Amino acid sequence: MPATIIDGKALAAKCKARIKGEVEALSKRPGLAVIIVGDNPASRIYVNHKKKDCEECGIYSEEYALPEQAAQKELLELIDVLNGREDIDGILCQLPLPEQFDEKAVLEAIDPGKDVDCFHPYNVGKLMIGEPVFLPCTPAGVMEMLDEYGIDPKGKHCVVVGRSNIVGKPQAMLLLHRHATVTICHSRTPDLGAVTRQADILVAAVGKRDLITADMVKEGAVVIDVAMNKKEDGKLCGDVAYAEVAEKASYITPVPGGCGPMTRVMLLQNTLTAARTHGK
Ligand SMILES: Nc1nc(=O)c2c([nH]1)NC[C@@H]1CN(c3ccc(C(=O)N[C@@H](CCC(=O)O)C(=O)O)cc3)C=[N+]21
Repeated sequence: MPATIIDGKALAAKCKARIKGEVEALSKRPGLAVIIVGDNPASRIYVNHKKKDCEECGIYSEEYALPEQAAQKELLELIDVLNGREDIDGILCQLPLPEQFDEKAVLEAIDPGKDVDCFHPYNVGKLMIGEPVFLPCTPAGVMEMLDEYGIDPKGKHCVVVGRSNIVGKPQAMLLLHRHATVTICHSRTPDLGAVTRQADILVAAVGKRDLITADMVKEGAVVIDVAMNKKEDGKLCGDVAYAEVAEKASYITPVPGGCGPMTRVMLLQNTLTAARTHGK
């Protein structure tokens, strides 16, 4: 039987309505600052979406667009100013940064209390020990989708393909905290299919189109596609060969309309959390 499609877009709309209500109940408006350096077109689209999301939920937002040639010092000075501003609760610096930047130093410059991406080592550490302050947006969005569709990771074998600090590693951690048995695979895993076929819940987060084919998926598995690749025609696709895998899976996320919208919702959620911790 073909899989049930997990509608991330619909769930995102529902979450945004809830967040809007919670924002309205605060004593002061939460504020988010988004920094973009250079003009990566994908980053640009994402930033535009964020601006609209914030407007929809009553969150104040500011955008800083630095030129491609900007210096590290300039960016660090901007972050320093934003760290000190009471009207700004969350700071997000769009990645990847142009080559001349030391990404690690930039992420560490953001006040951990305003780190709505959950990329600062302090917040990553808190997550690791099971005391999360902020939730990593993409992995947290995946957990929300699983919950919405009544999919409990407890006792399941979850296989995460990809080990990035942004998705793979924190995703594994969130699943582990929910009592899943977790395997992380990556480009050096020999016979990837042998591992992915064991998955009750398979999360693909690599960035390689058609990496996950039907023969790599167990009948009835839940398949979550986090990746965002561009096809020749400019359309988006994930890591999963969607049509064939949808015939075998029990649940599947589409790209677009799956993990992307939920990632953005979790950013709003983290901004709300930050505002609360700032006494708003
Ligand atoms: N510091 C930082 N934090 C990030 O979270 C971050 C980043 N840098 N750099 C870029 C990536 C990419 N990313 C996306 C999130 C949502 C969609 C999204 O909403 N996608 C829609 C489609 C959007 C469209 O139509 O173009 C969907 O999948 O349905 C896309 C991309 C966050 N990123």
